[in-house]
Amino acid sequence: MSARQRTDGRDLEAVNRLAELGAALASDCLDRLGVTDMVMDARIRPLTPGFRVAGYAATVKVVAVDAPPADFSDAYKMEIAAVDALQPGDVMVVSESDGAAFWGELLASASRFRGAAGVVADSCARDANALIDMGFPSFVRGLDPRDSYGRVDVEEIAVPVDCGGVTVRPGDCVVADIDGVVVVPAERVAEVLALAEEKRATESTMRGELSTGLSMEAAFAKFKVL
Ligand SMILES: O=C([O-])CC(=O)C(=O)O
Ligand SMILES: [Mg+2]
Repeated sequence: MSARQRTDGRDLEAVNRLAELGAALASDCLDRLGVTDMVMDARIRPLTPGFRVAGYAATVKVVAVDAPPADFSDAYKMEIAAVDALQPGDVMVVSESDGAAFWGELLASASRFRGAAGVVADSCARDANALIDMGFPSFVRGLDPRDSYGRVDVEEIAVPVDCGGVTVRPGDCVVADIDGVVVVPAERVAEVLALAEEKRATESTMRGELSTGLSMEAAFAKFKVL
């Protein structure tokens, strides 16, 4: 991560802890808080199984277009602005689009330099091998070799967006790994962290006892988690 600081003072430690916990624990703890509608549709997948990320949502609303901008100096204008606005610990969250790649390795290179942690897009990527080789956690709905130019454009940034069936607000926390993508509402992050770290410790003790022969029935009765 670059040495730049966030301008909004948001806590990078919180998202680093969420990244360690992962999507399943985050989802379980939202369930316990009665928040059951913050897991994205399973169509959004990591480009490689080892990708995992957590960060503050930097939201991007995209729209289908049927022609490039009239003036080439406007090409990719908002997409470029969205990348250049990224801050350390951000995860770009992109709304739904089809028929072109919204994401690629040049955008990821610029995003990484700015300290962004990854991207979650209900849109396609291209340059998949390069994105995997550079290890930039990219969670997308598919791959498509077509350029976004003249097909998909950024309409607005830093507004609530629908991504994978979840409404994501700027600054909500996104936790993504091979199990899926979970959005932790900004105001629930502290509670989710406390619950999830407690559950992780319980699971760890339970795992040890299961691996030395405690039955599942006895383990569930004792630890009351699954
Ligand atoms: O052209 C695009 O929109 C994405 C792309 O290939 C890149 O970032 O390398
Ligand atoms: Mg490219």
